[in-house]
Amino acid sequence: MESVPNVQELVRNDPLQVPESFLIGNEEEEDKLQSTADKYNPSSEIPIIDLSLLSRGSEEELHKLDKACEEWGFFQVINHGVATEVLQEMKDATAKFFELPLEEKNKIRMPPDDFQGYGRAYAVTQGQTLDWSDALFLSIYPTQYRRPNLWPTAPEGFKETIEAYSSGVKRIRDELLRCLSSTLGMEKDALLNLHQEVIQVLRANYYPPCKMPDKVLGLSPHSDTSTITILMQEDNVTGLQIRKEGEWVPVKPIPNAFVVNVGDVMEIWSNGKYRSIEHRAVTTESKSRISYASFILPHAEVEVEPFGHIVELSGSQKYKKVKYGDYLGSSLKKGKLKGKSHIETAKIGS
Ligand SMILES: O=C(O)CCC(=O)C(=O)O
Ligand SMILES: [Fe+2]
Repeated sequence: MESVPNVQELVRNDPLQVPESFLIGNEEEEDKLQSTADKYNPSSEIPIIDLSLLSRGSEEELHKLDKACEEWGFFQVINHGVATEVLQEMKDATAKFFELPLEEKNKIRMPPDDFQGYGRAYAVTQGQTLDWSDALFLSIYPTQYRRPNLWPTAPEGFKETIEAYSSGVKRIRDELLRCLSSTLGMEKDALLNLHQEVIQVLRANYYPPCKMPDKVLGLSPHSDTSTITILMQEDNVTGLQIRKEGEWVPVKPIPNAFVVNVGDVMEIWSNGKYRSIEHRAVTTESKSRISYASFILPHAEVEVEPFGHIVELSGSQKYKKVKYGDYLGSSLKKGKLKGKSHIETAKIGS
C-alpha cells in the first residue's frame, strides 16, 4: 500500500507527468477507443425511472423498471424526493474534503486491514495497472458498522451532510428493493428480508484531470458485487460508461438524478434475468470529477442463490449458491476487479 501514489497529489506536483504504473496496455487502449460516443447518442436510451410513480403504485412504471433491469442493468432515477439542497451540500462538502492538504486527509487514511477511510477504491495487487483515482470509503448502515475514527472531521459539518445524504439514499434503496421484489414475483418486503441486514456503504471517487486521458482509466471495467448500487454523479462532467453489446456507452448526467445499477447479487438471485453490467470511469484532460456510489449489500452470512420460482420458469439454475461474505471477500482479495470475471466464479459449470 505504501508504494501506491496518491493520484491527486501526483497531479498537484506535476500535472504533465503520468507514471508508468498507471498506463493501460494496448489491448485496454483499443477497447477504450470503442466508445460509441461519437456515433449516436445512446445515453438518452438509458431508461429513466420516475420513483414518485413507483411509490404511487404505477404498474406501467413497474414494468419499465423490470425491462430496465433486464435489458440494461442500469437506469436513472428521477423524482426521488431527496431535496436538491441535500445533494448539493454533499457535492460541496466532498469537493472541499478532497481539496484539503494530503496530511489532513491522511488523518483518516485507510488502514491496511480495513476498507474504510481515505485511500484507494480497490486493494492493489502486484503488476496491476493503477486507476487514476482516490477514494473516501465509509460504512453507513447499519450504524454499528461505522468506524467513527475513520470519518472525516473536516470540512465542518461534513458528517451531518453525509448523514442527510445517506438517509435520502436509504429511502430510495428501500423503495427500489420493494419494487424489485414485486417485479421478481415476490411479496414486497422479500428482498429487504433476504438481506438479513441491509448494508449500505458509501464510496466517493475522486478523479483528477489527466493530461493523457486516453492512456489511463479512472476506474477499470468491473461489475459491482452489490445487490444494487445507487450513484450520484456531477452534472457537468461525463465519466461513467457502461458496456452495452460490446461497446462503451457514456451515461450522460441528468441534473439531480441518481444512476442505479444491478449488482452481482441481483444477477444471481434472479438467475441472470437481471444483469450486472460492466462499467468503468474515464478521466478528462482538464476537469476533475467526483462520483458518489452507495453500495447496497446483504449481510455476510446470507447464502445467495437463484430463486426457485425463477429457476423453474427459466428451466435451469445458472448460478451456484455462494455465501455473500465469501463472495465479497474473494473479490476484494483479487484486488482490482476485472470486468465480470468475478461473477463467472458463481456460474454453474465454472
Ligand atoms: O465514477 C463513476 O461514475 C463510477 C463509479 C463506480 O463504478 C464504482 O464506484 O463502483
Ligand atoms: Fe461500479
